[in-house]
Amino acid sequence: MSSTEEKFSLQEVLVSFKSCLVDDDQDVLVEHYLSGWKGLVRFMNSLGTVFSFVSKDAVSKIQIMEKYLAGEHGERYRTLQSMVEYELSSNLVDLNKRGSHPESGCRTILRLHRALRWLQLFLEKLRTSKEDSTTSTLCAEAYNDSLANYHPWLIRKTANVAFLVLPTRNTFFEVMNVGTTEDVVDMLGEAMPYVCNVYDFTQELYSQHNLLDIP
Ligand SMILES: CCCCCCCC/C=C\CCCCCCCC(=O)N[C@@H](COP(=O)(O)O)[C@H](O)/C=C/CCCCCCCCCCCCC
Repeated sequence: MSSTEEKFSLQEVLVSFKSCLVDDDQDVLVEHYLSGWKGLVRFMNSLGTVFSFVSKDAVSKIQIMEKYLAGEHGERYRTLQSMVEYELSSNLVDLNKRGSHPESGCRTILRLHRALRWLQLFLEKLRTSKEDSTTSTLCAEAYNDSLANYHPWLIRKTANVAFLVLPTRNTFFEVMNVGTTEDVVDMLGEAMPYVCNVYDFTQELYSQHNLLDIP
């Protein structure tokens, strides 16, 4: 079983996003950030092949970053701050149009960062939802208010069709392997501040360096 095919555990995802914040929430460890994403991909894979176009893209972005981490300059990719400083000072980012660095670390993390905003909105909606809420509606609302703004029409359309086959809220909660609905809601409440802190830190870092629109 590969690392993205193991059973999903919401607890593990929570631990990854919690442990990726370092230096009083002033930096993010790339390895733990990617572990959080790998956990989410496992969850997505458990939902069936209809979401494979989404998980394939997430996996390819995780793999790009893992290559950097394992490469010659791996130490420079240890945290988001050091990655940004290294890539910018070495002119390794295509800032205005795609050129000789189409898969920079800064660009790749930006794509995941935008998806993290979707996750933040979706988890909060799930946490505060009523028993009869439909996950497809919650998911579509979160997507249309965030990630969809960066996607072309065809992807938006495909994503919104895929959301229609999402399982019910109860099934969703069962797959999280946490316990009762109350346990899931509690754990989501505990997880949200960490996901928010990771998102806010990255947003601020990218904003300071004008990296929020990398093509
Ligand atoms: C407690 C857990 C509950 C929720 C678990 C959710 C699990 C989600 C796992 C992964 C999320 C998806 C990550 C998607 C990354 C997308 C990055 C992106 O925007 N890529 C596009 C741009 O990349 P470049 O071309 O510029 O390199 C790329 O074009 C996108 C392709 C795929 C389509 C993405 C659709 C996104 C829909 C997100 C909702 C997923 C629904 C899952 C429902 C649980």
